[in-house]
Amino acid sequence: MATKFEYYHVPLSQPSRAVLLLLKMTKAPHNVHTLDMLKGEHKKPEYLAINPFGKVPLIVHGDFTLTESPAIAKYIVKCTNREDHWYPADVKKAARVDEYLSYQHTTVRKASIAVAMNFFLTEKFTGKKTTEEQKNAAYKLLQDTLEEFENYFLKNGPFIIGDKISIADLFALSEITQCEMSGRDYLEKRPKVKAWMERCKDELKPHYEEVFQPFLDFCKSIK
Ligand SMILES: N[C@@H](CCC(=O)N[C@@H](CS)C(=O)NCC(=O)O)C(=O)O
Repeated sequence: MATKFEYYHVPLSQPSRAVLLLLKMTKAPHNVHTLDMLKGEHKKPEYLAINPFGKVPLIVHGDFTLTESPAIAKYIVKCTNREDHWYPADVKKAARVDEYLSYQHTTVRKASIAVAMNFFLTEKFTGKKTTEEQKNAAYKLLQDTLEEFENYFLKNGPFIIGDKISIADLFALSEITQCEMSGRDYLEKRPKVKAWMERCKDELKPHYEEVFQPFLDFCKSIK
């Protein structure tokens, strides 16, 4: 029997949701270990013993432990060897995936973190209220980033690498959805991004709901 992936994640975490979706979509045999970040479970000694960074996601596969979500996602695809489109063997298509994954850390992810922190997490973790100016600055960063993302990454076709969904879409979808924490209609001026997100959700049925609903319910509860 194939060795199962032991997957450590937090439903509120963008890269955690992306990798969990991939595990489900590729039917990779796995066990899920859910940590409560708001209770600091990711900083407890038992977790630090397997991941000294104290971050999620993390995968343990037999005696092999791997951090960093893009590396984890590519490893899962290579191990499961199912449906080439997730991380294509074609060199140029794979480079397109890598291009987005490299791009997102200082752009889409930066903006989604700014929104999540300024609209909710800073106050939750530190008790300090954020100002309207801080919220508006994070929101503007998001809007500018979505415009750039749309102009460059959604120009090749229905999905980031063209005709087929890939891990690049999973990561982008998860980062952008984090902005539900704003409680604002953040896609109002970005119909192209909205349409692409709907296409992704269709492709990811029924696992999109399974993975994203707990997060979406949480966002509703903090409005
Ligand atoms: N570059 C890492 C980032 C992981 C990361 O920052 N995860 C966040 C949740 S989205 C986390 O665990 N934060 C807890 C902390 O930094 O203490 C990856 O892509 O896996």
